[in-house]
Amino acid sequence: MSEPVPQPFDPSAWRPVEGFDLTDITYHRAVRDGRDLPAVRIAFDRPEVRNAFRPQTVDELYRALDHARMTSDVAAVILTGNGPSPKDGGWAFCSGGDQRIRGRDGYRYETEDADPLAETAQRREQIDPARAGRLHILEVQRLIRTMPKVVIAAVSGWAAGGGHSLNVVCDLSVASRQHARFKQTDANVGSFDAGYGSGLLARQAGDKRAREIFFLAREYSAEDAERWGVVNEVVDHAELESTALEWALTVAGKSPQAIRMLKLAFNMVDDGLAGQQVFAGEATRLAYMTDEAAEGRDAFLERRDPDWSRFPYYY
Ligand SMILES: CC(C)(COP(=O)(O)OP(=O)(O)OC[C@H]1O[C@@H](n2cnc3c(N)ncnc32)[C@H](O)[C@@H]1OP(=O)(O)O)[C@@H](O)C(=O)NCCC(=O)NCCSC(=O)c1cc(O)c2ccccc2c1O
Repeated sequence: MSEPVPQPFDPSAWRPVEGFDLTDITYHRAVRDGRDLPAVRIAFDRPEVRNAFRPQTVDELYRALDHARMTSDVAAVILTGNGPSPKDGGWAFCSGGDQRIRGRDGYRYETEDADPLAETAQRREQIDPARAGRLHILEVQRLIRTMPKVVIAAVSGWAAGGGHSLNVVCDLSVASRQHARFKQTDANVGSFDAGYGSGLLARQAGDKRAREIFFLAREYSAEDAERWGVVNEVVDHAELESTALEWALTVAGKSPQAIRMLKLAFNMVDDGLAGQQVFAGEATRLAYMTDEAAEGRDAFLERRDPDWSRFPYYY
């Protein structure tokens, strides 16, 4: 008898988040002893196509991430890919945009009655021309980048093309020793992530290595990814998600304010004025919490001059 395939997902550690009608991803909240823990798990759920994303996938991913962003007792998000593929047992984190429904202006929604099992040529016929081509995985990247919570990639298998870039944009990454594989295929298929996917990769792996990864599009292993700074740690497949969850809970043990300010500070240099704006928004929130800022507000509302005498000029 063959060995059972070790599953990194432990269903007893998670409950589905209510209120979502999802087809392309799954969304769970961590639980222990019947109580919610401050971590969520979002997983691509199209293992038969190596977790390639179509517009519907990206819509769902954005909604779940934004929900996690706005859930005040969630400290960290784990992003991963469900598997294995029912077709061949292969594992994937995400293989990027679904090339079968790529139109000339981006990835297209399929028509209402499209056959999900149709061959590629027939599938192209089923693309809905009335709905604009989408490249909105870039909006997901920006959400991951700017949400003031830690996003952890648990790379369960292939990270290719736009999936490679998603790993790059996450704050921390843990990869499966047995199944994680990396390949930046953009240039193979006439695409290019000329934003975070390449720019941040150069930050992480160094400029020459990032050019190699994009220009040669060679497959590299989880160990290579760790050595090159593209992931933080490589672990056995069965321990992938328990490690990611342990990291999430470690983050949750730190000061929420400190984590928030640190993440946005790490981003700021590379993100220019947009990064400064996000950091500055949180700085403003901190300022609003002070008696000094309250004095400014109260003076206005009470139609009097503000009295700043209680507030020293810190240096
Ligand atoms: C990921 C692979 C290297 C895995 O190879 P492997 O040999 O293990 O598996 P198969 O190739 O046999 O795949 C199994 C099965 O899955 C289908 N599939 C895999 N990936 C995709 C995909 N991306 N789209 C559609 N279908 C996919 C494959 O056809 C097989 O189906 P069968 O019916 O034959 O069983 C390898 O699969 C691979 O190289 N995949 C393609 C990776 C890729 O090129 N992705 C797209 C890059 S471009 C991109 O993602 C992208 C998206 C954006 O929205 C952007 C927006 C703005 C800027 C840039 C963007 C961008 O670059």
